[in-house]
Amino acid sequence: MKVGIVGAGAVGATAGFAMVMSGSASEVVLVDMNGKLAAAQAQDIAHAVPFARAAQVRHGGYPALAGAGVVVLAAGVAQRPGETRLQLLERNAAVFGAIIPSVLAAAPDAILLVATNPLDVMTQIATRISGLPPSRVIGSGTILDTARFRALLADRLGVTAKSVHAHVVGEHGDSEVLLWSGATVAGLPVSRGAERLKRPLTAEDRAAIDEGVRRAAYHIIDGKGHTAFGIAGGLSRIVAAIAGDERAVLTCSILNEEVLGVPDVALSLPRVIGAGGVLETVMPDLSDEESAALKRSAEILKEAVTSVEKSLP
Ligand SMILES: NC(=O)C1=CN([C@@H]2O[C@H](COP(=O)(O)OP(=O)(O)OC[C@H]3O[C@@H](n4cnc5c(N)ncnc54)[C@H](O)[C@@H]3O)[C@@H](O)[C@H]2O)C=CC1
Ligand SMILES: CC(=O)C(=O)O
Repeated sequence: MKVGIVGAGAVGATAGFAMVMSGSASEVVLVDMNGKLAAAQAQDIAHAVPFARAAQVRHGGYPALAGAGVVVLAAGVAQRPGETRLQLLERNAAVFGAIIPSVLAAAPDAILLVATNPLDVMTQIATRISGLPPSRVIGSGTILDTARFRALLADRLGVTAKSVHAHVVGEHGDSEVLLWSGATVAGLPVSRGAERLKRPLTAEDRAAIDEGVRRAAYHIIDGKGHTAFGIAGGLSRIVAAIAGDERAVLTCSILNEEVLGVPDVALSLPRVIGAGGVLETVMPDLSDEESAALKRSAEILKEAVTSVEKSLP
């Protein structure tokens, strides 16, 4: 499948690299307002192709996106150390107002895959600007937070992350909700599995994992200025699910008609992803505490989107 990527910075270029190395895309086109950067990133990624599956990698203007099955939106500004994702909102909403009409003019049948922060609000804005059905405007959402949750739990339990099933839902950001109540390992609820593995989970372990997931981006940005590898893996995974019509269950963000009484809000829940984009949403069972936290997350996002809606085209 041909994949366009608008925004050839750290996230966009690393996502292109991940797609080439994993074989999830057969053609990658990078577009950026900084044409010299897009050209250099495309050239650099192309030099990895001999070590991977056959793929075309190039850069271009918006017309070069024609025929793309997915266009990743990774353009905009990123957080500076200490800044929250929601603080980027107005600047990145203006960027989406400029780029989405050009993307759709070139690739009207593409699924839009949003990476730009604040992720959920940008997904909602992209849905509104594009006029596409929510199933075709997918935010990477908490696919990254879910991966971080699984990785940290797996490390604590002494098993591989692929053997841990656990989800993060809600905002891709500070109010996200780690679903401890549904987490499993070896088919057992995680607490019981941890005991059988002789690595019982204490309240301190849970708190450290929660902080490790929720604050991961802040710690990484503090150390290296940006995050890119984790999200690139997540974007490549979503592209593979679409390209292969996999019906994979991934935690992604789309505009929901209603979440726990909050209307018209984009946030992440487990979604079935295939060729048409989001095919189904699977509402998880939630403890009372998780349900209250998810409602709060929805309210925070609704407030943020309402604050910027007036300035949208
Ligand atoms: N969804 C997620 O889990 C993650 C999201 N992000 C977000 O991804 C976005 C990109 O981050 P980075 O790649 O680190 O930033 P970056 O600054 O390295 O790259 C952004 C690129 O967008 C381009 N750009 C800006 N305005 C444009 C326009 N109007 N048209 C075309 N290109 C334009 C810039 O020239 C730049 O090359 C940020 O909003 C960041 O917060 C970052 C990490 C994880
Ligand atoms: C920057 C960001 O959104 C992340 O790494 O989670």
